[in-house]
Amino acid sequence: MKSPTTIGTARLSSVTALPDLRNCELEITVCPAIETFQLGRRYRGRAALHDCSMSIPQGRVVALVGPNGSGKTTLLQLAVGLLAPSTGTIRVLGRTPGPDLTTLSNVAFLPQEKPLYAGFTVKEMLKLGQRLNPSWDDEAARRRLAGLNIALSWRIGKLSGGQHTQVALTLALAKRPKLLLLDEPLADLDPLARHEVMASVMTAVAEDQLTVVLSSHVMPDLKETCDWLVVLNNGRVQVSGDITDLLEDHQVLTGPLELADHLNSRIEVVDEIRTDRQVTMLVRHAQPRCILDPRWETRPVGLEQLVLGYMRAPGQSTFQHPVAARS
Ligand SMILES: Nc1ncnc2c1ncn2[C@@H]1O[C@H](COP(=O)(O)OP(=O)(O)OP(=O)(O)O)[C@@H](O)[C@H]1O
Repeated sequence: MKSPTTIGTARLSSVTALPDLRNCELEITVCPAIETFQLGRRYRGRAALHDCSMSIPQGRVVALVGPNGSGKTTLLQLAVGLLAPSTGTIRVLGRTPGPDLTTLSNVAFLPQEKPLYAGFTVKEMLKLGQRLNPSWDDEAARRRLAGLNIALSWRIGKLSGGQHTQVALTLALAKRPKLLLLDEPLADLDPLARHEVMASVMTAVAEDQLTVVLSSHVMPDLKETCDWLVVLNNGRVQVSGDITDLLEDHQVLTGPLELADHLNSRIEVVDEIRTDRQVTMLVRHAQPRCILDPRWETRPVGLEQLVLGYMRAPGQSTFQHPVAARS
């Protein structure tokens, strides 16, 4: 039997003039899952999104949050090509989204109104999915449903809210997408069903290394599963970044009201709540040398507190702008 060295030598000897790569630094660039540049969308002249520039890396589980009407659904619909931008650009997995086969097979979108027919059985929905999607993984879909104790013979219209969402999620995952967009998948679900849906999403992420963008108002469920945060407010991006970095970069300070104005001029304050005597501030990039007075109490910030702080202060933002526009 030939040793691996012999096989390696034989291969190399057939190639002439191989470049010496020993001292080269190789940089492998993976395109972002979603990249927007000055993206805007108007409905009958009214802006739902404007001047959105951000970049979300692949392989992340993204929490897309913001007040009602802040543009979350609009952003997801632009990402899947259901809407066209009014201004700017959006690229998804390196391509402009559209009704082409590559977008359709790489991206799965679960809208708020789940696309299931109430009169169909679960099996009939699977058959329809299989017909419409060339990369359909029927075996995985059946295995998933069996694991959830959802029978193929059950009628969609008779499913509970949680089962309904799970079937819709199964159909979305059976496409084997690289990017899964979920628009409020947890709405109207009880805590147990929410937990099960999130567990299913996490299993899919672990098994298939896909990117997930999940819009939701249910912060506690996002905290445990998401590692990237996007906050939209009034149609603008306020926050886009790695959750661990964001939490490390922000702090909550509490102290006597009379110290507030002095500190305000030395530190980046995102939001503050004042009472008669006390002030509580959400601050960014706070250096310990700026907070010398021992009457300040410093605490780490939680995800929900961070999001609420930014939502209360629409003029504040923290994210890296993509470097260049691309068409
Ligand atoms: N088809 C439409 N025609 C006109 N206006 C629209 C349409 N769709 C959305 N809008 C408006 O665009 C803005 C953003 O709506 P969008 O649904 O994207 O927000 P959202 O953040 O998803 O809200 P929610 O959290 O309530 O689901 C809102 O002011 C909404 O009224």
